[in-house]
Amino acid sequence: MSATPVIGVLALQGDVREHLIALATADAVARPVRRPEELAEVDGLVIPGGESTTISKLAELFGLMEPLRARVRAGLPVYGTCAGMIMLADKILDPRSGQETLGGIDMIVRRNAFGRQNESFEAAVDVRGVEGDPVEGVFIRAPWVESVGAAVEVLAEHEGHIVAVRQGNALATSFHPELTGDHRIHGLFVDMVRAKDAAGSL
Ligand SMILES: NC(=O)CC[C@H](N)C(=O)O
Repeated sequence: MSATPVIGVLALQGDVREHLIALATADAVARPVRRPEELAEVDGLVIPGGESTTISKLAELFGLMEPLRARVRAGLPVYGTCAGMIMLADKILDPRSGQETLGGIDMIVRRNAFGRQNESFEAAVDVRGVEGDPVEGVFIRAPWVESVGAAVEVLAEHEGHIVAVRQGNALATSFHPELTGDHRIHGLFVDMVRAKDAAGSL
């Protein structure tokens, strides 16, 4: 086990750089991941926000879809924000034709759910497991979680809609903590990666 976990950011499309900075601030070694060989070398993976249909198409094109699915199934810690949350959903309510997800969290997600009322907004969100003040949630054409299975822990809601969840080694938020300078959620994820590493080396 490495003392400082190596965490990849899926760098096909979206706000990759902000996640790399947030992870480095949260005490991880952060690297972009574009190729299966790079994926093989990380202890955890962030899937950024962007456009889930584009990320899904590029993942197919780069030969990453199956390696990603295999690693997530094998328990790789993953954290998806916004479009990344959609990628981790076992089911999307309103997929574009041909849109694929990796799955990993037993949830049904509605794309652009908040977008119809309000393209983009910020709101204070209380997240279970994050100490102190609520986090500033930045929602950009954000999805929400319509429903979850029994194994999924709901970590946060906004106006009655689920916006943060965890199932085992997979974490997902509708909003973008990488854009706020508050890196507590990245810290939570880095702790998940460390805990997995520790369990794996016993
Ligand atoms: N900020 C975002 O990641 C937006 C997600 C986008 N609406 C999608 O469906 O993928």
